[in-house]
Amino acid sequence: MHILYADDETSLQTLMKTQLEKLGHSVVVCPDGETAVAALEREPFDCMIVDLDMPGIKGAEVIARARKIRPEIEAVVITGKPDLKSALTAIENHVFAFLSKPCSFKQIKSLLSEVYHRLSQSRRLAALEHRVRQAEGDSELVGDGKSMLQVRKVIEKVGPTDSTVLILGETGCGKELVARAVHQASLRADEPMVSINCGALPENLIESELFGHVKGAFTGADNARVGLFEVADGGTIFLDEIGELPMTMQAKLLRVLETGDIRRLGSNQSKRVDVRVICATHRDLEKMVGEEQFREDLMFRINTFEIHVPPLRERIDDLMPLAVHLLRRHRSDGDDDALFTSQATAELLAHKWPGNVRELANVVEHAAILCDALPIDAEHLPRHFSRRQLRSEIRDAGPMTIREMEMIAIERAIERNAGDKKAAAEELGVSVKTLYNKLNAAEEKAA
Ligand SMILES: Nc1ncnc2c1ncn2[C@@H]1O[C@H](COP(=O)(O)OP(=O)(O)OP(=O)(O)O)[C@@H](O)[C@H]1O
Repeated sequence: MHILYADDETSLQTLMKTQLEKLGHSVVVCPDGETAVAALEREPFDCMIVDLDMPGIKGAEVIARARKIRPEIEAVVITGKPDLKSALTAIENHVFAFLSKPCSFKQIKSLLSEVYHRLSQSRRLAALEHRVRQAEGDSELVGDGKSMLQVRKVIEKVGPTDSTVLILGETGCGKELVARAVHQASLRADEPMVSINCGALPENLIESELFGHVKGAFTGADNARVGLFEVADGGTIFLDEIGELPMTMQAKLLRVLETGDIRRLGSNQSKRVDVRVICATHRDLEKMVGEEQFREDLMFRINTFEIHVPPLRERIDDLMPLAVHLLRRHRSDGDDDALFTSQATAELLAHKWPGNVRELANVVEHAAILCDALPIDAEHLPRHFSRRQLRSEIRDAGPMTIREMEMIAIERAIERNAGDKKAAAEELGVSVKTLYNKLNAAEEKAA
């Protein structure tokens, strides 16, 4: 590590420098507060060891200034006159440890290895946060059209409360992004927001995913596992596709929401958690309640506030700003107001966007790859992307059976929805089962 050692005792200065260097550290020795502050301004250090009682700027002040100049530095106080006041100042300045002179070199050595451990943990955490940010993409909510302004207003109002929020809207219209905006507008913004797609996990796994399990809770549970409610403690949990949650889990979730207590699978002890819940669905929960597929009491528990995210076709004002924003994920060249030709703009505006912003993101990515020099023109848009193009594709293909036409429409819908068969079925107005039946029949015919 690179260490700053600030102490006015000359004998200690030489001793510490030689001993710390023997351990493989590089050391800058400062005989007073002024030189210590100057060194902090000049170069980055991993750790500082500071004597409190020095001429000129005192040790406590050096640490306080270090917090501003290099907030990431770990500070260790070393003092010949330990007293309550200096101990309290040290705590206020988040000092890593407080040593009283004389202290053994063994003590310093083990303390420095703890500092090193803490530093590598925070670096690992920073790297992980960076990867998460990259995986999640940017979370800027684009769109200043009338309906998005309405959504923003609700976010502003409901964000800072601890109320449960239900976000409703079609697939791909930005529900998760709205959930993030609610979390960001809350007092929990610095705490984690964890997301889970309730439709993506089999029934037997979802309970352990949400609430965790103890070792041996079920076959294969070789280790205990922390559930997402515990991970989100102090923050927010986002339950996406809440309409897909199996009935048995709905009852368990309701109990957690009402009591604030969770119990790991296989444990008989419960634990209190402080988690804000945001849910989202593209399904009509009231209809599901009528069909006894969703618990009415759970619906009333989660819909304290509803945010309706309108489909893209109903906020066409936002389309081009969104297209520009999404293109900027892939391209940094070109001028923001000349990224699309008028022909491409007309094509984009004429489309109905059944896959909403996700579909637009895919179309823009496709165009960004095909287009060598901006602006994007109509020829760079995917061939299948508009129904008009689908019609011309069928017309130009020559004679074909109705079943073949149907297959083209199905394939294009699946492409448009980035492989999401459920969304494709919805867009085509058929059940997922029918869609699979048709795909299987076509496969059998081709075999
Ligand atoms: N208003 C917006 N501003 C910027 N990007 C957006 C906006 N709305 C959606 N997106 C982008 O569109 C994609 C889909 O958004 P998101 O995942 O939030 O939709 P969703 O409604 O949660 O989808 P699903 O119903 O499939 O869970 C993401 O890449 C997201 O970043």
